[in-house]
Amino acid sequence: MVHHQNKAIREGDNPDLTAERVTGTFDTHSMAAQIYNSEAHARRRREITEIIAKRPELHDTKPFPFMTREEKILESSRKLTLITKHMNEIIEPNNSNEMFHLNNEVLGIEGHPMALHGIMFIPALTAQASEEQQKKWLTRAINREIVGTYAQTELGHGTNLQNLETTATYDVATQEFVLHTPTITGLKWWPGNLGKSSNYAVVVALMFIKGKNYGPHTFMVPLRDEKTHQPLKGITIGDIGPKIAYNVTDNGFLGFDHYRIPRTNLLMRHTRVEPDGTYVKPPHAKINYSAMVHVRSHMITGQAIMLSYALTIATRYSSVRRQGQIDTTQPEVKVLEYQTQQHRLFPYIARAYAFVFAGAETVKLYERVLEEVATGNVSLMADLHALTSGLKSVVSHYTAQGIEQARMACGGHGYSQASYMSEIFGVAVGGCTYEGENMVMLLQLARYLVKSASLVKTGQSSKLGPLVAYLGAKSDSTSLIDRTPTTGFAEYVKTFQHIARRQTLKAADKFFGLMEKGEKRPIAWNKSSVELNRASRLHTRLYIVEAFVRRVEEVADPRLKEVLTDLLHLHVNYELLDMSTYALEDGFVSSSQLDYVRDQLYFYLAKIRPNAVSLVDSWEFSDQELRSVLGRRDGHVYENLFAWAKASPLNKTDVLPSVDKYLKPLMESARASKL
Ligand SMILES: CC/C=C\C/C=C\C/C=C\C/C=C\CCCCC(=O)SCCNC(=O)CCNC(=O)[C@H](O)C(C)(C)COP(=O)(O)OP(=O)(O)OC[C@H]1O[C@@H](n2cnc3c(N)ncnc32)[C@H](O)[C@@H]1OP(=O)(O)O
Ligand SMILES: Cc1cc2nc3c(=O)[nH]c(=O)nc-3n(C[C@H](O)[C@H](O)[C@H](O)COP(=O)(O)OP(=O)(O)OC[C@H]3O[C@@H](n4cnc5c(N)ncnc54)[C@H](O)[C@@H]3O)c2cc1C
Repeated sequence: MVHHQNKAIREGDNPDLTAERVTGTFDTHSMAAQIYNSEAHARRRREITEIIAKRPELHDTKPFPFMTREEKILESSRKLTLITKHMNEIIEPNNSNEMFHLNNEVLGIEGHPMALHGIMFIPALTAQASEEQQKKWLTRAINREIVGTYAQTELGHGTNLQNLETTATYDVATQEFVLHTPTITGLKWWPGNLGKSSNYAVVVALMFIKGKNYGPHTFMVPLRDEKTHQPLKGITIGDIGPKIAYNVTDNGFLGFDHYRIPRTNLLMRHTRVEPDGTYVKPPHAKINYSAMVHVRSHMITGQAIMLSYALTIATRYSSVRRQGQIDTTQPEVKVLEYQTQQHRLFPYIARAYAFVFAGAETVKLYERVLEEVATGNVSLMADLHALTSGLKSVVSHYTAQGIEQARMACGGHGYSQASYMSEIFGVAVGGCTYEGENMVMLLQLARYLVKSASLVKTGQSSKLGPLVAYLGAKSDSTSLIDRTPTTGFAEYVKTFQHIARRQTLKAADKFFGLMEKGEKRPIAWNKSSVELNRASRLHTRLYIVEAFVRRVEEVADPRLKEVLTDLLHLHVNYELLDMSTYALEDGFVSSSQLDYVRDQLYFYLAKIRPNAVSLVDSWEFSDQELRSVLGRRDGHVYENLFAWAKASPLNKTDVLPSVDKYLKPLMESARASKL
């Protein structure tokens, strides 16, 4: 048996796809170790996939698109129960990476009844509950004796937490907090799994003590009777209805009618209210926002994975889809031969790699900050907040764009739910909104950038943190791209730094200038906000490039290094062209240099072409995880599309009741009236 570098090759596969895999120049298992940050983790992913493949009870009973929402929820609850029961046979206990993979394989991306339980409820209790509170609730939550969610957003307010309407008013006499929803707009609205599944929630409410508003605080709140699952007295609760996607998750509404909880249900790791109502403030005003930072930190990788789902589907399909000729004397070509198709897909393949590398760095920083905050050191919270705010916005934006490009790259079949593209898009694009609407989060990063710009302007560049140190550096007079013999990326990085620095300082100038002219700070901020957000995007895109460079520098295996270097070349040239307005406007990059950048882009599209399928195969998504007929590993697309169509519920009978009831009588009466 021949050992190929691409480990996805199997006998009997579509030969067009096998031919692509044979040309791969690197070992896909080794690349998976880069993507998943260690050989051990990549291997465990494969082992988990194999265990699941052998357990049919963990497979979908029919394709998700053929199920109603109720059926999907039932099916995902069935599988959730099974994986809870057999968890220790499949994954290492408490390994969140393995749990993430297990969920993606078995339950899929549309959510499940305990999605928010793992993503926010447990992280909120871990970071914000005191040790005593953790003994009471966290162990039960981890054991899944109780199911919880994170209820913050309201019908009338999501972004602006200071103006939430839900109040928690301290009653000194009974040592209780009284939770109340004063209006319809104060109903909690959106929290995942709040509607039907959860019996507890970490609720965010404005805390009032003796008439004083202490702002948003987090409370552990029982919602439903633990035995009957009926809503408790004083609680109004339900599902908010179908959404663009993510419909297995019961996003819900929640109202409180003077609902009492003990004082000790305020999460008290960092903040306390004494029995007499004395407030003990936390070491950082935003420490209670930790569950949001948790998701923002992890969702970068989650988004990269969803982008890669779509790219795997589109790249594999483009290798088996033949349409048209390039040389009219030759047979029809694989659509992947078209430069336009390559240009549509390959830069996003590069972005997906860039995002997953940036995501790994973000999680590392998050874990460090989590440890430090637990010991009272809050010094890195602002940096982490700025970084994750920018990354969640930029990455979710390009992920949604990339998935849509991948869908269109599949032509008509991309529009069929057999591709699964619409669900992948729908779930991923939610990331532009949840955990802070993208524009709003870019503006959070902009606050940090403006402060940094003001240090530069006042000669205090030495005080700049490592993420923004480049703002204090001097630019060369022009970019040296194409003017130096070096094949490295230093000139590109310097060019991205120049662009981000110039835009940041310019936007900050605009803001400070407006204030100097007498505008009040918030008005000046609003009038500068488009320019400020441009700076945030450029700063974040620079960070992503740098994270990519750092990773490529670390890689030892020469075959991996070569292909990752090719991808990085593609990435920097594509990014620079995409932001060429900024590069050209002060003459830092000339139009002839941009021509060079364009040539480089086309060169690397062609160079990557033989590795394209191997680059997407390296993510090692199983067919069960991808849930896409077009993206099948074996490339047998057409016969399976036909089988899929035949399985459509509409094909159960030859004549639909709607035809019997309406169309037949309509046609009959039309015929009769002609007589
Ligand atoms: C292992 C697997 C894990 C994850 C799975 C991966 C992928 C996920 C997959 C699927 C996800 C499924 C479901 C998604 C669930 C989504 C859940 C939610 O959406 S929960 C609700 C989220 N809501 C928001 O994000 C609201 C956005 N708004 C805010 O965050 C805040 O309102 C604000 C905009 C930050 C403003 O806050 P506030 O009004 O309090 O701020 P001020 O103006 O008073 O002060 C600003 C000041 O504070 C600093 N700051 C703000 N936040 C933080 C922070 N977190 N840390 C540190 N500092 C913070 C800010 O920088 C300003 O500082 P200044 O400039 O003044 O120095
Ligand atoms: C799939 C999904 C899952 C969710 N899960 C949860 C959950 O589990 N728990 C939970 O509590 N919430 C959840 N949410 C809610 C989510 O966090 C909020 O919808 C999100 O934070 C945006 O807030 P908003 O809806 O109030 O948008 P808005 O703030 O009303 O945004 C509307 C528009 O106004 C703009 N805007 C608002 N404020 C400003 C500003 N200061 N400056 C400039 N522009 C501004 C925005 O950019 C946007 O264009 C979920 C939402 C979705 C879609």
